[in-house]
Amino acid sequence: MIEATLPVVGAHIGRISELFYDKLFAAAPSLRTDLFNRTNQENREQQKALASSVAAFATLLVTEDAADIDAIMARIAAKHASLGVQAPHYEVVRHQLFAAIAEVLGDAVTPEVAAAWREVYTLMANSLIEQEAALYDKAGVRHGQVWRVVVVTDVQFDGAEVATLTLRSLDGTPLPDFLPGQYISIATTLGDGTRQIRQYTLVRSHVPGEWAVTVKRVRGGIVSPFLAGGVGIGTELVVSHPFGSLVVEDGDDPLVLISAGIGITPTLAALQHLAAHRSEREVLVVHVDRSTYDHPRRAETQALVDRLPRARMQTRYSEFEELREEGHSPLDGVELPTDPQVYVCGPVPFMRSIRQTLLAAGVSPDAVHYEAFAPGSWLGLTES
Ligand SMILES: NC(=O)C1=CN([C@@H]2O[C@H](COP(=O)(O)OP(=O)(O)OC[C@H]3O[C@@H](n4cnc5c(N)ncnc54)[C@H](OP(=O)(O)O)[C@@H]3O)[C@@H](O)[C@H]2O)C=CC1
Repeated sequence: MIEATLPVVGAHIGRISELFYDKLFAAAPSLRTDLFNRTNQENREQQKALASSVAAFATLLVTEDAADIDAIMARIAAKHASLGVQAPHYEVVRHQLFAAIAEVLGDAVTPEVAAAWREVYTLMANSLIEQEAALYDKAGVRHGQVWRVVVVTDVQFDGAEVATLTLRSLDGTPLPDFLPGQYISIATTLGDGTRQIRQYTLVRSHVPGEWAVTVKRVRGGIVSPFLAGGVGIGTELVVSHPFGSLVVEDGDDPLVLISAGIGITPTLAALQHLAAHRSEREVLVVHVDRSTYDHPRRAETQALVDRLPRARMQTRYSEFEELREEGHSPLDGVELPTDPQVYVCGPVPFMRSIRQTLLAAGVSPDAVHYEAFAPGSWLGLTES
């Protein structure tokens, strides 16, 4: 039933998604302002993401490719946990999603079709609810109660676009530990009183028990210009507990950390972790940026690489060489270690092209890991 109706749902997914969000925000206006990213709503990314996640989940169910779906669901559950999503949210979404499907597809939605899609949604929602509950339990917080207030104790600027904020708990007690690759949500209240939430990779501060985030001003963005320019020492911020399923696993395999632009932050967190544990693992760092001037946290990254006995770093600057053109790759001339675990972070087209280059070089698809905060961008990564 799902297989038979996937094409018709797929063909109308754009309209279903738009109507769904209109209905959802009419029924629960606070969701628009408090939970969903306004920039992603305005550029329609959010609309595409949720409905296409349900369709992608259904596709994976009928094609029985469970490996991919587990990783995707773990990423979604972690992001939901960092937003404080709770079980009742899924009921609100279910109601409005099926109302939108019925309205767009009309008579095509027979009772049997509706029942089959309800089952898909239930499977997906139950799996996420269960994973999110486990994440809240592990974090030792009441379900959905992930927020705390922290104070900014230091601001370091890095070029014109990037700032590193150091964060401390209000009473000075140590903030929870985190794994390399995990992130926090930061909730900011805008001038009009609405709330916007974004995720930022956590890096270690030089003070134990404090956190740091390195934020790049996104042109036309709402939250990052404030964080990278409007925050000073003493500013209080509302932040979530750390979450994130894509962590650099400990082990002996050679590690390759590939980043572009502000995607350096998970690389930095991984190097900090390795240096703190005096790792003797073979590590290759490849970073791509426009120029040395644009390269964030350059000195710290190099210093960490220098502390690791078997680490090396290669940087590529697009100001000086063509890296994107057909037949070129940031990995040209880079000697990869044998059987590495590779972590890639940067703009989605960058991650997609790096992944293709790695697979062509014989790296196993299971060994290529990437995080993407933009809604639905996991799904696009495997397309081409
Ligand atoms: N954990 C996570 O998921 C994190 C994700 N990010 C993401 O990382 C991204 C970094 O953005 P930003 O700093 O603005 O990046 P930039 O647009 O500044 O790009 C950085 C560098 O990468 C090059 N580049 C970009 N795309 C490609 C490509 N397809 N092939 C080859 N080179 C490419 C650019 O070259 P050129 O000069 O040609 O543009 C530039 O030299 C953001 O999208 C952010 O969301 C960031 C932090 C954490």
